[in-house]
Amino acid sequence: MSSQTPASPDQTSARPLVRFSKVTKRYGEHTVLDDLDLDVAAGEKVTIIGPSGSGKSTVLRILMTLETLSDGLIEIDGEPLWHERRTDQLRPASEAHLRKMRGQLGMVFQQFNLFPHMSVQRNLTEAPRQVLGLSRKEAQSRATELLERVGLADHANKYPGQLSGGQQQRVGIARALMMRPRIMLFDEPTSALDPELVGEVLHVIRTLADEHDLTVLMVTHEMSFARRFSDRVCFFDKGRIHEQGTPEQIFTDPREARTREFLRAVLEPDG
Ligand SMILES: Nc1ncnc2c1ncn2[C@@H]1O[C@H](COP(=O)(O)OP(=O)(O)OP(=O)(O)O)[C@@H](O)[C@H]1O
Repeated sequence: MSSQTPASPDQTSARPLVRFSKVTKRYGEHTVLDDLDLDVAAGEKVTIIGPSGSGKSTVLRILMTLETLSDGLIEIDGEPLWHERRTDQLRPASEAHLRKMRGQLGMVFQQFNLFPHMSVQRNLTEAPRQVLGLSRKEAQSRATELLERVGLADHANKYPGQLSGGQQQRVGIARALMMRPRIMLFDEPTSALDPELVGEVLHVIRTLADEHDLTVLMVTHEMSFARRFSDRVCFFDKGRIHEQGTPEQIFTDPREARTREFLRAVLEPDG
């Protein structure tokens, strides 16, 4: 039987929502992701930690289709992301396929990436109107609801430059959720923020992830948040998962020397 055989109902329920199979990413001679296998179950919250340059952001960027992969396969709910199945063969995906698959994903960036010349409201409504074809009324009602959820109902008519970094990031989160993604990717969402603004953003992420039953992949340097928020922590090193486990296991009983070394350096930077 080929791998095209439809899955049985049992297999379907056990199927990961996101699957990386032997994914490699190279920039010239530099291998950034090295034969990476990673499964994320529906509803699971996974954080990726690890040293600078270990390939953490690249995982998110490839998933969001912002970077291509060099080798391997990524599937979202069993459907190839970067490929299309045609007559039992995998072919490189068309732009239409990528657009369709991308609709299942939302991403929040370190630098917010809001449109500075658009009001908060318009930052939220623009993509759903253009991409999903929502009417002005539908988009505005969705925006009002989400701005309420992130505590910014009174700021709809302001411009990003009039908001604090924490508020801008909360707009960034609301904007990503406007598209009703199943999977949310957070790339160091608090690292550009002043320390006193980090808490409000993490609180919003946590609340909305629960409320929307999101599947979350997050790259973060906030170890205490990773510990409280995640179902699983993956420690990356040299483009691979060097160790993974529950937050409890990774933070209190890491098995690998490299993980212990990394955690010691980030948790006790002066020690
Ligand atoms: N467009 C690019 N061209 C060449 N090399 C790149 C490119 N993007 C990333 N890299 C390299 O790939 C490696 C992994 O980058 P990535 O951003 O995934 O690391 P990271 O683990 O997220 O690091 P950090 O914690 O510093 O953000 C780095 O060495 C980086 O320099």
